[in-house]
Amino acid sequence: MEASTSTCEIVESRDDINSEFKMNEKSESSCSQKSGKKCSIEDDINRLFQAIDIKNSARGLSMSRSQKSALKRPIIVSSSQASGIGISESVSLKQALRGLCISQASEMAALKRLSKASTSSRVSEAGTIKKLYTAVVDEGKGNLVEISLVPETSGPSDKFPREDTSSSSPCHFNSLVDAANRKAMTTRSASRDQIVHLPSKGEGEKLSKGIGKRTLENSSTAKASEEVREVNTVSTSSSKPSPITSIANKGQEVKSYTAASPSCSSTGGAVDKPTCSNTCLAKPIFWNKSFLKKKVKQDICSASSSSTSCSRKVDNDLDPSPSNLDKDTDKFDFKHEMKENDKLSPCSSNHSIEVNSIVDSSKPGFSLNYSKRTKFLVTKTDEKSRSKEKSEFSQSSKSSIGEYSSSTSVSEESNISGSTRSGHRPHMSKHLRWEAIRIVQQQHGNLSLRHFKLLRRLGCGDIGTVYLAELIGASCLFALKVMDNEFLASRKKMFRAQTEREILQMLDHPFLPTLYAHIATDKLSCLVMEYCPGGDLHVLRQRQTCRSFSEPAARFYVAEVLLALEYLHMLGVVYRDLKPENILVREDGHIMLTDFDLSLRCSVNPTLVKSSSPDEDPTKKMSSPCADASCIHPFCLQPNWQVSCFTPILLSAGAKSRKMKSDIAAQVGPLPQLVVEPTSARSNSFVGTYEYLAPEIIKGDGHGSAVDWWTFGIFLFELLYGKTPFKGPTNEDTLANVVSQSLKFPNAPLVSFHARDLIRGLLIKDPENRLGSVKGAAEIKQHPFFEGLNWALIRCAVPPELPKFRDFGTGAPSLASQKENANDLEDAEDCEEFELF
Ligand SMILES: Nc1ncnc2c1ncn2[C@@H]1O[C@H](COP(=O)(O)OP(=O)(O)OP(=O)(O)O)[C@@H](O)[C@H]1O
Repeated sequence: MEASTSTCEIVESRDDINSEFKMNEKSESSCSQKSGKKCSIEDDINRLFQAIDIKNSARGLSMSRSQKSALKRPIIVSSSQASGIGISESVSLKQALRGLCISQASEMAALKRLSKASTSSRVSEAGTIKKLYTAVVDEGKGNLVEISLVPETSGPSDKFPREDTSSSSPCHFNSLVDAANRKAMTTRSASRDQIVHLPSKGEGEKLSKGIGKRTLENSSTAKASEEVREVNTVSTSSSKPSPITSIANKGQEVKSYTAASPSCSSTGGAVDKPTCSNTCLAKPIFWNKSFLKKKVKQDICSASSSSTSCSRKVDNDLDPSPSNLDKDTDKFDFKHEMKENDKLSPCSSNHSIEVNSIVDSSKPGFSLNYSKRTKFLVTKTDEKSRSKEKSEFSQSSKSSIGEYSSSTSVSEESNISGSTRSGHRPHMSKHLRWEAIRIVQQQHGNLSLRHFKLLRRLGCGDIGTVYLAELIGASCLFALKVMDNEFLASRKKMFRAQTEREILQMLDHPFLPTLYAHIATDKLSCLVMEYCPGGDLHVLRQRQTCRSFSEPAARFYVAEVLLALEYLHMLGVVYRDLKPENILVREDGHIMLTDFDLSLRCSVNPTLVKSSSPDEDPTKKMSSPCADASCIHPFCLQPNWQVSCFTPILLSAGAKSRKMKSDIAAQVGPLPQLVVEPTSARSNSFVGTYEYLAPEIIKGDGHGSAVDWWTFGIFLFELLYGKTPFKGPTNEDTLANVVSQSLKFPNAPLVSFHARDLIRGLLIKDPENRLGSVKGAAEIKQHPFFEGLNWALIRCAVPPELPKFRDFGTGAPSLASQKENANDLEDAEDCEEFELF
C-alpha cells in the first residue's frame, strides 16, 4: 500500500518510526535518494505513512498488544471531528493535514481580515504540518494518545491555549477531545449567540450584528462560568503548548470564556438601551434633557491627600498582599475594594452618583469640575479616580462617556478568534515575560493570581484596578488589571470588560499593549498585561514648559498613535476614546495606547479605492519608476524583472531624495490602492470624552471610524497648544462648541502651518469630508506635517524624551532596576503606596 494513499490514522512516535525505518531501509533510502539531502517536511510525512504501513503490517505479526500500546501513539483522524475541513475517509492523512492547514490559514485570514494574514498563512501550512507531525511523533513519549484532528475553533476558548497537567499523563484523548470539541462548539455558538442585532437610530437602518447582543444572552452562561476558576494564557510561539495540549485543553477551558461574558443580561448591560436613546440621540444631546437622566460617573478625586487616605482605607481592607495570595486567591478581595470604592468616597474610583442630567451641573451632587475632563458613562454614574501621582500635575479629568445605545455594521465576525493564536503574535514573542509565564505554567500547571506579587496600585479605571505585579521568581513586572465580576455585573459593565479583553487578545503591535494572560476566578477577572512604566502623555505634557509639546515631539507621539489607530482600524476596532490620558509612555519613550473598553468592534473589508489604469501606456509602464533602480516603494509589487528595485543608484543626496519622491509619487498613482478601514461602521453609542467628542456623536447622527480622526485632531491640538479647542466653561458648552463653534488657533505657542492645516483637516465637522474618512490613516500619513517621517522605522526613532521614573505618574522603576526597586519599595515601610497593601 502506498503511503500517499493511506487512510490509516495511526502513527508512531519518533523512536518507533526510527526503529521501523530500520526495519525498512529501503523506504528510508528512497527518501534520502529522492531529496538528495535531509528530508523535507513532506518527506517526513511520507516517512510517517511508510511507518504506518509498516506498523500496520507489523501489527499482529511480531508485536504483542502490550508492546503496541507502549510504542504506538495512535491518532484518530475523525472525519466527523474534522468537519469543516473536508477530511473524509478516502482522503489521505497528508491531504488531511494540508487541508487542515489551509483551512486554518483561510480561517485566520477571514477572521483577522487583515492582509498581513496572507503572509502568515503561507508560512503556517508547512509550519502547521510540522507542528502536527511533531505532536504526533514527539509528544507522546510512548503514551497511548488518541488525537482528533480538528479545525482550530474560532471560539474564544482557543485563544488561550492553556497547559494542563492532565495532558501530560497517559490518557485517551478521544473522548476528551470529543467533549472538548463539543464544548468548543458550544462556546462558539454561545459567542455567536451573544451577538445581537440592535436597532439603530433610524428605522430600517442596518442592524447591529455584534456588539450589544451579549447583554441579552449571556446570563445563561454566567453561572457556569463563575464557578470556574481558570487561567487563559495568551501564548506566543515560544510558549505555546503542544497541539496535543492545546486541543486537549480546549474542552476544559471553555467555561472561562464565558466568565466575562455573562453579566450583561437582558436586564442591563452597557448596551441595554435606555428607552430614550434613539430618539434622544437624534438631536444634539445637550438640547435634550430627557436623555440626560443618566447615571454619570465623575472624577472628583482631585485631592491627592484625600485620595490617599481613602485608598489607604480601602486597600487596607483589601489587603491583597502576596502573603495573602499564596494559598487562596479568593482572599485577594478586590471586590471588597471595589465596593468600598464604590460606596464610599468621592476620592475613590468607581464612585457612583445618580444624577438627572449629564450636563446639568446645577443638580445637587453633580457639580462638574470643568477644569477637569472627567470620564463619563452616560448610562452610569461612576467616579473615576485618577492616581494620586497624577494629581501632582493638574490631574486630568477628561472622562469618557459610554452609552451604547445602538450600533450598526457590527461584524458578524466580530467575535474574535484565531487572531490571537500563539503563532500569530510575533511581536514581543521572544520577550522574557513569555518565557517566564511558560515556566510557571510548566511548574504549576497553570498561572494564577498566587503567582503574582502585588507591588503597588497603578491606578483605577471604570471597570477595574490596575496593579503593578511581579511574577514571583521571575523578576518580571506586569500590569495586572483586576476586575470584580460581581461588580461588573451589578454595574452592567461586563460588556465593557469583555470588549476590552477581546480587543486586547487580538493585539500584536509595538504601540499597543500585549496581553499575556487572562486569569479568571469565580470572583475576579484579571488581565495580565505589559507594564508601561513611563506614565501617560497627559502627565508628560503637564511637565513640559508651557504645558505643551514642541512640534517635533508632538509629531512623534501623534505619528505613533496614528499607526496604532491604523492597526486597530484594520482589525475592525474603532477606538473612540483617544486622549493623552490613554497613552502610556514605555520605558524606551515610545507609546502604548491603552483602554479599549469603549471601543467599537465592527466589520472591515478591504476596499479598492483606486485601481490601476487598464489602458495605461505600456511604454510608460516600462519606464515607470519600478523599472528604475531607485524604487523603494513598499507597494511595488511588480518591479521590472530586469532591474532590481534595490540596486544602488549613484546620485547626490539631494537629487536622490527629490528623485525618490517623484518616483514614489509617480508610482503610487498607477498602483491599486486598498483601504482597510471600517469606514462604513455605524454606531449610535454616546461614547467618548467631552472635549474629544466628535460632532456626529453629540448630534446622535451615528458615527464610524471617522470619530477617531476627529479625536486625533483634538489630540494633536492639545499636544501642541496645551488645551483642547472646544472646551467651554461647562460640559454643555463644550458640546455646543464642538457642534457649532468654528476652529480657532491660539496665537501662542507658534505652530507651523502644516500642523494647523492637518488639525483643520481632521477637525472638519462633517465626518464625510474629514481627513481620513475615505482612506483612513493612509490619507493622514501623507499630510505634509509628516513629511520626511519614516513610518516603517518609527519604532527605531529616538523619542522626544525618556521617562524619568519615580517622578512620573506611576512612579514606576526602570526595567533595569525593576527588581531592585520593587524590593526597595516592598521593604520601605514608610512608602506611602505600600501602606496600601
Ligand atoms: N499597562 C499599564 N502599565 C502601567 N500603568 C497602567 C497600565 N494600564 C493601566 N495603567 C494605569 O492604571 C490606570 C487605570 O487604568 P485603566 O485602564 O483601568 O483605566 P482607565 O485607563 O482610566 O480607563 P477606563 O476607566 O476606561 O478603564 C491608568 O490610568 C494608568 O495610569
